[in-house]
Amino acid sequence: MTRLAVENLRVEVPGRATILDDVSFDIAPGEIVGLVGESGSGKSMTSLAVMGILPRGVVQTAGRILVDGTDVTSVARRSVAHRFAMIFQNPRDSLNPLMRVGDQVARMVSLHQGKERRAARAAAVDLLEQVRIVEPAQAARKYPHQLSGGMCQRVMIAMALACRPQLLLADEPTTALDVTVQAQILDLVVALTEEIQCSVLLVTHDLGVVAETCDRVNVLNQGRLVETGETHDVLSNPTHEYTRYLLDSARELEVGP
Ligand SMILES: Nc1ncnc2c1ncn2[C@@H]1O[C@H](COP(=O)(O)OP(=O)(O)OP(=O)(O)O)[C@@H](O)[C@H]1O
Repeated sequence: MTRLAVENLRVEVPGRATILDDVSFDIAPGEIVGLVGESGSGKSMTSLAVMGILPRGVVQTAGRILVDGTDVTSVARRSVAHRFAMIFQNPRDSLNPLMRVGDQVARMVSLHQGKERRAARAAAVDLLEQVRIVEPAQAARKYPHQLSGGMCQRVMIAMALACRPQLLLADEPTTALDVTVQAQILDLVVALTEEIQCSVLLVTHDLGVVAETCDRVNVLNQGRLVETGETHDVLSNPTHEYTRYLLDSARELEVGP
């Protein structure tokens, strides 16, 4: 199982802006770790830096990203990238609208497991079943627009599982979904983490999601980590004023104006 350590990560738009400054955290094997902060705090850039897929013009200028002790910023990313998979906020946008979802999962299976077409299709149906899609063979024949948002996210998770990841980077995976569907997808992520023994970095602005899901949490404010600890400790006894501000904002949202 994989241990991830991010050490003193600095990400910049050179000469123009510092996006992440001195960010350090780790994820132990099998752990679900949250990364929270307001919009623009640098959550997505952190996960993109870990994946080695920062946008053009955005550069990691300092720090190390260690996967089982090896600094992946200094070796070919390809040698470790296969251990990571990502899921995003808008699952339907991430799927090819013109391709049946079963074929999309099968393509990932062929790519990552080297299976030939027929075996990859059978494996794709098994993966759809693993993400608790009822009647997976029927679902496999559907196009993304024929499925709900929650179903599309299950398909995305099946595609992630096809990579047999040891670390799943989940960037706001439930933000676009209804509250009840959100809870189902979070339960699924927690269950799969145990089943396939992977670790998860869960990027979210939602402290409720963190409370439900994460073992530990890191709080990011304007590109700097301001607080880190066990989820229960951070949420029940925040030490940094920004964490208190996030908690107060979340409570206000719950109660309403
Ligand atoms: N392609 C880019 N080039 C330059 N700066 C960028 C780029 N994308 C994002 N940024 C900047 O990087 C900072 C961090 O953005 P990031 O997307 O990581 O925030 P976030 O916490 O994930 O926010 P959100 O929840 O809104 O996605 C922001 O100031 C943003 O404007």
